[in-house]
Amino acid sequence: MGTIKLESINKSYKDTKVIENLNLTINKGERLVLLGPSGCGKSTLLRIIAGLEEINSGSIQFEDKEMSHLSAGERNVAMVFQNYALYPHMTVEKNITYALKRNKVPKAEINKRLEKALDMLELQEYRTRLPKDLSGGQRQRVALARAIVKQTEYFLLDEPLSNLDAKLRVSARQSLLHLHEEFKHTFVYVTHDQVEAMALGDRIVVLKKGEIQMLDTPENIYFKPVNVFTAQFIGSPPMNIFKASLEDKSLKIGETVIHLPENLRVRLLDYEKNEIYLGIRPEHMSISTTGLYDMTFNFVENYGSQYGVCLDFNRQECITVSNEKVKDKMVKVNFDLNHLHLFDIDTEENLIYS
Ligand SMILES: Nc1ncnc2c1ncn2[C@@H]1O[C@H](COP(=O)(O)OP(=O)(O)OP(=O)(O)O)[C@@H](O)[C@H]1O
Repeated sequence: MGTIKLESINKSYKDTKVIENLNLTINKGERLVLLGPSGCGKSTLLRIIAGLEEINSGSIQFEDKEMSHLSAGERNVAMVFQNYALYPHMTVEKNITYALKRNKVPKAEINKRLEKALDMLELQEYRTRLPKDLSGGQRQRVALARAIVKQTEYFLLDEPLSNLDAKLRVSARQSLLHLHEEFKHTFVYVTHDQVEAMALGDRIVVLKKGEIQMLDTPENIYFKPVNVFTAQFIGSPPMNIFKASLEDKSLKIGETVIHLPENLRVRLLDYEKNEIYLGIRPEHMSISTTGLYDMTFNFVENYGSQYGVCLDFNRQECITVSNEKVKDKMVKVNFDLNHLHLFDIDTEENLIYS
């Protein structure tokens, strides 16, 4: 048990297509994150897996068992929602054990699971409280406890941390990683927060308008994004994308020639268009007196440990990071040649990694 297979999934709400011909295999015991902007269909996909949403066509299998027409209850998944969906009139322990009682799990077993969950999520002292008397973080832990006691292979989480403040989010992320370490569930986790996705995912699915853009490890998504959308969705500040012209295989931004390394020049041999996108992450640009490219300083953002320096390169805006607060009106900038990306001007696909 543990693998989830989605084949040719289509889902529309009336005339609005939300998911189109989606194929995805989630491995047993992995933490898979569904990442994408608001409205791209992440929650719909999770609810389809959970059995809370009907599909128009396609197949959903848990291991080799067809699930498409089974109800949520019959699929035996544990789900944690963004708003926690706790029963307001039930105490913490009743919230945690309600589904087990309904499923006629023996009393001794229910108590065993309850005590373990209360211990793990540090909820013992709140066990007799109602949800209204708990903080957001405590409610979120109750929702997790309620999911854990189901002891299912499948753990589906829909933005469970988004109502928490930044500090609590970090500790809640660690709790989730510990839980996964202990139970080795198949985790499917929805978020629009790329930091959360990078921290929690063994693999990340980047979604745009119901279509998978990239499915890979966090490292590959960061360093080898297959297209402009993925490149700019992951990373903060996002990757800089410059529109460049190509004349005699020489790449120019405005009037400035960009010196490409040989391995990238080779990629351009078959590229027949006159324009291209050049991508570089802010941390792969550096301000230096020996920099090759002249840029105009616009403004600086304070990130705490570093500054984000916003620049203008031949009338195209870009951003780099620096340990020092830049004050000069003109700066010289270097590009790290090992971290340049070239994207097709029309398809926006990465010409190096796609
Ligand atoms: N019950 C519904 N009826 C009609 N349209 C819906 C329904 N539920 C969702 N949608 C639409 O489907 C699309 C995908 O919604 P979904 O909630 O899956 O997106 P999401 O990526 O999870 O967004 P968010 O991050 O904002 O929660 C949206 O355009 C939304 O308006």
